[in-house]
Amino acid sequence: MSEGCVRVAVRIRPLLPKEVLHDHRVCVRVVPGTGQVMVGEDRLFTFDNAFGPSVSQDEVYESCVQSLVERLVDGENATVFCYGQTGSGKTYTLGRRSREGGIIDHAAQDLFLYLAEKRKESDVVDVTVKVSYIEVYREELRDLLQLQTTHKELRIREDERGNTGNQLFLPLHIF
Ligand SMILES: Nc1ncnc2c1ncn2[C@@H]1O[C@H](COP(=O)(O)OP(=O)(O)OP(=O)(O)O)[C@@H](O)[C@H]1O
Repeated sequence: MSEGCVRVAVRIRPLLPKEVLHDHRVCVRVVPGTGQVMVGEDRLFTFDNAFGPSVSQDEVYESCVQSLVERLVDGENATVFCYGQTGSGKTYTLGRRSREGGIIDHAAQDLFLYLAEKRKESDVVDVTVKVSYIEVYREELRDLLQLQTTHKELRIREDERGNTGNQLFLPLHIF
């Protein structure tokens, strides 16, 4: 993938069994060896990376996210998000819907691995990892670790230093 600040990858999921049953047809294909996808017969779109239906969770993580987690432990910020229409595979790609595990599983594992390496090779002794898990749906926030919190209690604000944070949310300390 190119090293620009914003990189965009597209992932095409396989047809679901019910879609095969209803004789749905694939209308978008990856052009092999490129970051391009072809919609229909002649509409070409270019991305930093294009993944076809047979690409594994590992491959998506290694191509798009792993280097960000590596750089995170050196103090860089990173954001990864999935977008797409309902049913396109966002939850699958991010999370736990597959046996392999998605981006969150891989990133969490690697984060602790890299932190352990960092602690071995430098004089860093104490590290704190904080996790928040928030759903933004139709402009409303939901704290997925504290479901009893109502959206009215949650706000995302930018402070005077440009840091964006969730005002009332208490992160879970896990390390
Ligand atoms: N790469 C993939 N390989 C196999 N199955 C997939 C893949 N991506 C998605 N699926 C399957 O497609 C279905 C829809 O995926 P998913 O629920 O992740 O979509 P979504 O974009 O999160 O939808 P929504 O916005 O409605 O929550 C699920 O049954 C999921 O298991």
